[in-house]
Amino acid sequence: MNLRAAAVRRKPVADLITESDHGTLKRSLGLGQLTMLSIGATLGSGIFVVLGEAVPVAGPAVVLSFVLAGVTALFSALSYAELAGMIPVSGSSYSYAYATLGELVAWVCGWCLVLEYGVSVASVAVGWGQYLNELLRLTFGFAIPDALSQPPGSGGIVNVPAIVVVLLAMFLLLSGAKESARANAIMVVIKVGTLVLFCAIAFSAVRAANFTPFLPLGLAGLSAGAAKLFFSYIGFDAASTAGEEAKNPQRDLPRAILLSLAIVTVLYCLVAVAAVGALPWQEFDGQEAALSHVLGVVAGNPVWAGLLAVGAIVAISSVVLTVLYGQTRILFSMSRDGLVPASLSKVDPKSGTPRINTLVVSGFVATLAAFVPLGKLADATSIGTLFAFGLVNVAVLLLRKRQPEAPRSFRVPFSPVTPILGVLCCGYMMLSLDGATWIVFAGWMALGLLIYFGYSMRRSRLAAE
Ligand SMILES: NC(=[NH2+])NCCC[C@H](N)C(=O)O
Repeated sequence: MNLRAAAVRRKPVADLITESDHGTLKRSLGLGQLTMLSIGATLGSGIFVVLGEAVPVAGPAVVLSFVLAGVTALFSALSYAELAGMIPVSGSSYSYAYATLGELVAWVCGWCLVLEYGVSVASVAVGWGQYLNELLRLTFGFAIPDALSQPPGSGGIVNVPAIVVVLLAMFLLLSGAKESARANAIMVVIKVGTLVLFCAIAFSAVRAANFTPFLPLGLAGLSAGAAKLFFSYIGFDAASTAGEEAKNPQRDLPRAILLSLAIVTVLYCLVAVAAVGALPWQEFDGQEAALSHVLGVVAGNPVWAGLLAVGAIVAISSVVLTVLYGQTRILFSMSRDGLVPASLSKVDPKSGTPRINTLVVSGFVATLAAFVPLGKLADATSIGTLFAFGLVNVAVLLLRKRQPEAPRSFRVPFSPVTPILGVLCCGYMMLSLDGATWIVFAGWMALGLLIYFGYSMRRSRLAAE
């Protein structure tokens, strides 16, 4: 087999669109639900948990770290919006890369998406367990013992809460995309409400003194904080995994992606100002559940902290649900292309969902969350995601060149400047992540290439043609 030819073969945009038009998934999602899907996948452990890790790195300037990370996300979001409107399939950036950069890069992109979705959802499920314990401690004065709430290596045997939340999401997904979207919408309303409540309480305790010195650790701290916080923006792209289930994908996908990012950015910045304004930044060190800690101190009444913990649990549940959803749909697309086994794109006629796929993905994620210590995982997720986002920006540039006339329901303004800035920002953020993260990433990529050359390349549907 000609390795080079395999690696660079591309799937024509027209084929992707035809496939989407004659897809087997049910079209049931409107703009509201798509926006909720993206907010659902974005707003979660980042703001509730990772904020606590970023404040010690950036100081009060964490507010600007949020802005910087948000701008990076925005460049890529614009590119996602253009491509999602143009190629409304379920494979997200994997499919965009297949149409522009060839099969090998598409595979690499898909493999990064497994980090962004499959692996990250496992770490998110672990965060869910931490908040559950916080809540139990606050309300009943006890917590699930480490043996049953931590993986081996972190002082436990199995992480039961993580398994529970993944299984709950699995059952919802099996019942249908519409049902899942409905449940998600309710959870999104609760989580946005929770953050608004947090702001209302914390703002009353804001002291100007807490903002000085604003940059205790310098600009390096600010950008390291942004790289950490980038994790909290990941997920605005989730709507692009619903291309084949959207009622009007060309119109609604770009809107959902941009709208969700706007809402999330505003909320994050408000929460960050409120949090570091209410409490001296040094006090965030070592706080696993930063926001409830803030409320606990500020309001002095454990009820608020308890409410926040409930909000966080709901918030993170919706991340688990929507990100798990995204992973199944990306694999669905890869399976239809032959790069992963065909059973993953079989659709159950009754529920209109990929059943086997959902079971396999949930099983994998639950096992990972239950038995693997996922400490370093947020950063590893970010690096893989940044890589995929970078590729999306490149794909926009290439398609503008190769198919300038093709219909686009949304166009990135100021192209090529904006997508180029997008690539640069993603690269810069990747470089801000530490060496250990790069090693994990390199190992992950090596494994991906092994699978591609050992399996996927030969099974590819394009190989048969
Ligand atoms: N593909 C994803 N949406 N991954 C999970 C992202 C995590 C989300 N941004 C959070 O802060 O919890």
